[in-house]
Amino acid sequence: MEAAVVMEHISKQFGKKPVLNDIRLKIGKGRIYGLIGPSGAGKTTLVKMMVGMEKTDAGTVHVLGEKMPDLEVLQHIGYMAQSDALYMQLTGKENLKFFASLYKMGKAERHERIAYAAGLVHLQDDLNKKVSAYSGGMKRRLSLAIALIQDPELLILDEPTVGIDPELRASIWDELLRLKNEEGKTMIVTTHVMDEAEKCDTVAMIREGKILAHGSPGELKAMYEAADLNEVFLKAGRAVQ
Ligand SMILES: Nc1ncnc2c1ncn2[C@@H]1O[C@H](COP(=O)(O)OP(=O)(O)OP(=O)(O)O)[C@@H](O)[C@H]1O
Repeated sequence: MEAAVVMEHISKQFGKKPVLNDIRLKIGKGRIYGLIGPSGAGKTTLVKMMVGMEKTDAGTVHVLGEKMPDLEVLQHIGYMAQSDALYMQLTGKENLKFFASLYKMGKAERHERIAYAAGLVHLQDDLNKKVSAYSGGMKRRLSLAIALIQDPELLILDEPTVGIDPELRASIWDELLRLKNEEGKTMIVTTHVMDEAEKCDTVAMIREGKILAHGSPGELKAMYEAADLNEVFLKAGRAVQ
């Protein structure tokens, strides 16, 4: 398996609080890898390390074969953070144009990518409004469009569908699966929604900075004799208490 992300012996603490404890993981190219776990488990800290936004205390992170942090690799990563980092006084389109300008692409391609990304998240009719007038869900959708703008090889999405209605959530997942199946993209997704975790090839359950279990949704259900991932999540949590 060719790896998109390899993390070895990652540990981190904030002040005296240990947040990640000897994490090891390997994410294969062309796969969807889900990170699930209770609030505060360390998921966001872990994905921030993959994009070089958080330092490790110990351990190494390699993304697309390069040791992070690495500016060149960032050209190939689409990252959607949990809190939206948008220019509120600009329109949705101006935001997309700005982020597109950070990547190497010609004018025609930029045009095409903006239309694609805005269409994917159903924002085409609101592109000329200022972001300050967007609802919370619209801002999430714009953040997702920005993560996709440069057609990245690796997508890292931190709770991408929070605040997005079920119908649009389903169509976004259809597109993520298409990007994986037809274009071989790799995706790392943190989520609290077990239906979304079911769509991942591999799911890692994180609790208190450790990976308790990982495997395909089917493997995890068999391991915990559970009917669904919600039950896996609850049983795995009880086992460590
Ligand atoms: N910059 C920081 N300074 C101090 N503590 C931090 C910092 N960032 C995160 N933490 C702490 O690290 C722990 C893990 O946080 P993290 O955001 O990684 O969890 P999470 O699993 O993503 O949670 P959620 O599902 O709520 O997003 C939490 O206890 C959090 O308070």
